[in-house]
Amino acid sequence: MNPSRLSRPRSQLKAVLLEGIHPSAVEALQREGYTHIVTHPKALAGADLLDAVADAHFLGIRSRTQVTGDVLRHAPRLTALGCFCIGTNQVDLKTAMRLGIPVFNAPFSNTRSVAELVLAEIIMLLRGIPEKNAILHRGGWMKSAADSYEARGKTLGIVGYGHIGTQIGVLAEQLGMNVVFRDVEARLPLGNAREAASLDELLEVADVVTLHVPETPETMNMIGAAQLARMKRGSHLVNASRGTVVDIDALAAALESRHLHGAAIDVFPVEPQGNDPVFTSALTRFDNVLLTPHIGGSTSEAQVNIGKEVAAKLIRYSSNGSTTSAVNFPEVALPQHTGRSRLLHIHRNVPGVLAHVNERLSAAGINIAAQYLSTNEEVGYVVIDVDQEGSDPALAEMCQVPDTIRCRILY
Ligand SMILES: NC(=O)c1ccc[n+]([C@@H]2O[C@H](COP(=O)([O-])OP(=O)(O)OC[C@H]3O[C@@H](n4cnc5c(N)ncnc54)[C@H](O)[C@@H]3O)[C@@H](O)[C@H]2O)c1
Ligand SMILES: O=C(O)CC[C@@H](O)C(=O)O
Repeated sequence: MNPSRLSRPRSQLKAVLLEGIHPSAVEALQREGYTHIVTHPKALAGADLLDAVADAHFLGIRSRTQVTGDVLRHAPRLTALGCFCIGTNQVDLKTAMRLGIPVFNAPFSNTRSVAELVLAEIIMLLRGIPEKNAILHRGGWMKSAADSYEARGKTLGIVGYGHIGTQIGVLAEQLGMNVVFRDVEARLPLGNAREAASLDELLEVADVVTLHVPETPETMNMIGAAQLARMKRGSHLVNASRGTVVDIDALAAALESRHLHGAAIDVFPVEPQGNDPVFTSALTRFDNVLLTPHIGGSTSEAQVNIGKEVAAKLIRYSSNGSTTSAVNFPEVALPQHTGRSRLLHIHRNVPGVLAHVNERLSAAGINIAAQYLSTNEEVGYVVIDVDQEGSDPALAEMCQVPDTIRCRILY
């Protein structure tokens, strides 16, 4: 059988869910007849990950599983990949697209959780609570108003004014803070927020700087020694975005010299794969640094919703073919195909493929009831509804078309 031809009843499709994805995802898949589900509480890597994906039709991950091109090439049956989180930097999205694998995520579901945590951290840092807490845990006592401030009237600098950054801005204004932000895109300032003219200007005026950018080549170490030096003496840094955004050694130096009075760090350049206590960081020696294990989005509310949301996207693609909101793939929103068979054809986007598909179907006497197409610069995705009796010959014809990446039938 042509390896690109992927068609099986739902109960035979295997879903592998890693990193303790919430059971709401399992329930959603089972309700729709996807009963072959394997779950793991941790991220997998190396040979374990290759084994896990070898016969998987769906893979679900969070932020720690690194789905490289090599991993994807070891997953010949992989139909779709779900990131049960916002970030998709852990996936080689381009290779996934070239292999015909749409990737879905949950772009909103945990944003409120992150915003609430950051708001709490801003107050804690301004009051010097991490340090006082640590001293009391060691049997000391530190009752002092020195370096302890109200949030009211202070300036919050938000780098990355997207879903999370904007919510934090709104919440911080309710505390009476002044909000300045910086983004690479034009963004509508909410409330009284003001766009800073440059990152440097934001760093120079903020009492607390909070980072909410994605991991990209441009955001790699975007806060290093030079940027920390620009920050006000006695100010604070919060990072709940990605660990690669901050140069940790430079941050440690800025804390050591007391140029920065504190920091709250939720994300790290290297994070443990599970809940084993193997965490090391240059920051663990500072009492005035709040360290959290990448739990900005880890609330019950967020995880339940993420489980349902991403599972629904995988199910919709698998059962209906829709790729709406895929992060790496041509998007097609499809109606029901009741009473008909639906054929999915993913191909390299070179001239003539669609014509070729149609010629083959026409020569085989197969009537096309409906056809949908979407392309990007590299990949084309065509969906064809045919009468049920013509579906198997139609699939056989489509799989023969040159430049086919994948073809599949939805019964
Ligand atoms: N700690 C956690 O548990 C947790 C939870 C959710 C998200 N996150 C991280 O937070 C990030 C932000 O989430 P979001 O929902 O707000 O994403 P978003 O896409 O809504 O917003 C990101 C913003 O950053 C801007 N941006 C990109 N590059 C930039 C740059 N170089 N300089 C300034 N701005 C830049 C974008 O234009 C966008 O407005 C995610 O990408 C994810 O990595 C972490
Ligand atoms: O749940 C996670 O592992 C990551 C959460 C967060 O970083 C995200 O990108 O949504």
